[in-house]
Amino acid sequence: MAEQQEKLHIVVFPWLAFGHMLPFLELAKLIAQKGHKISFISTPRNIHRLPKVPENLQPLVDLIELPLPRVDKLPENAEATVDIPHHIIPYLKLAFDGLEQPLTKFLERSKPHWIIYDFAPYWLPPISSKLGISCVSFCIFSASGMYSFSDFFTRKESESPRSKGIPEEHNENDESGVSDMFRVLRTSNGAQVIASRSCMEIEGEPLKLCESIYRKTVIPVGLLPPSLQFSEDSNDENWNTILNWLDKQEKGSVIYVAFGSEVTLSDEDFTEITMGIEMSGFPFFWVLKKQNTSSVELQDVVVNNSGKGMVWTTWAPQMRILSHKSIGGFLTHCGWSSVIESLQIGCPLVMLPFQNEQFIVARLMEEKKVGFKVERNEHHGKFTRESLAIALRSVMLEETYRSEAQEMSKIFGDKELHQKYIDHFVDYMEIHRPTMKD
Ligand SMILES: C[C@@H]1O[C@H](OP(=O)(O)OP(=O)(O)OC[C@H]2O[C@@H](n3ccc(=O)[nH]c3=O)[C@H](O)[C@@H]2O)[C@H](O)[C@H](O)[C@H]1O
Repeated sequence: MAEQQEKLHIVVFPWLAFGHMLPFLELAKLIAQKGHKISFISTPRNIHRLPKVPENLQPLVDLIELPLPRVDKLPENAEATVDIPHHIIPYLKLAFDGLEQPLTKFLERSKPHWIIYDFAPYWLPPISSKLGISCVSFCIFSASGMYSFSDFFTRKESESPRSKGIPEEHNENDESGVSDMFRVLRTSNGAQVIASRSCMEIEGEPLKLCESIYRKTVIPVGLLPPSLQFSEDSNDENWNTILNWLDKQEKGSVIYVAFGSEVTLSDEDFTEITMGIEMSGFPFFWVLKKQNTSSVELQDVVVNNSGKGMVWTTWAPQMRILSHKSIGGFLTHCGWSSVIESLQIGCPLVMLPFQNEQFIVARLMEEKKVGFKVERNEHHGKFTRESLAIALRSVMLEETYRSEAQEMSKIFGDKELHQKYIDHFVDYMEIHRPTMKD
């Protein structure tokens, strides 16, 4: 039945953060590979910074640029969380909400069957319903991370969120005028189906629990492991610089240090990490952006480690670096994309979560023995250079973590397994396509 019907047109609309746009783009490409049309929507600067769509998929994937409305306190060219400090993010959400009108006009014109959206556009479900467009709320977190929002769904509207212990950052109205909790509730409740970046082989139980919390179908779309085929662009100066340094290091000797696109380290954390890496004695490649630290101090970091390190202060090709034979371990904040990318190739984790559901991911990975969590003081939550050095040395010197991570890569990196999840998700959208209104 499904193959006789016309191909779908699906709009894909992620939140303005690379930890979101990258998995949304990965999902969009996998759907396009099955012949369906994609309209991927973001702002001009984000569209130009995202990885290129492979040539064979370009006829099916339209990249639609909607200019971001101007908002006071949001710097001129800021269009993603990576461009701003954490406290400015609410103003980015306010600007994002200003896309309501232009997006509505696009939907009225293009009349897609489905729209796959993120946690942020609380205003989109009623617009889609009026236009006869079906909605998927796609959560880029792990299913265990999604489960951490369960309090949002079980609390009665009247109860104060604080009484349910929901973290401040989620339940307070911020400068965007609404809280993350409100956004999550509206986008989840307004969708026909929830999609989760997960799979039964890793999170069978949490996926089932999410269905009872969200009170609707939750479809795992697989882990979306990114491609390991890299464009051999010999003119890529950045990559050549990085590769020259990595090639000089011994196999499995380097700690790759990166905390995603949103974490800004406090001066205290920056110092403890610097000293902890030095105490570990291992060479390191540290992706350090959004840091207030002056370049002089950064040079100290490198010099103090007797040149055993490289500090990279712009966007780094993370997947390519993780794939290099010299990388022996990944000091990570446990962002879900970073964890998936590391375990796809079997690189063990030194886990230092900072916010949101990263702590849940760290606990999940500790249970699977693919890494070591940096100990934090149970009273004030701080970590020290000593606790970091212990974690680094455990992962880099004890074979168990690497062998467990390589065992896990048989699931995380199993393209056929994750393709089956995509096939099932696309079948669902084909079978449950809306009966188009005139
Ligand atoms: C809502 C929030 O999204 C966040 O995304 P964040 O960017 O921090 O981390 P990742 O999920 O690893 O995503 C980061 C992504 O950017 C890529 N990258 C980043 C920096 C760089 O220099 N080069 C790269 O290629 C990296 O490879 C990964 O794909 C977290 O999930 C957090 O847990 C969640 O609450």
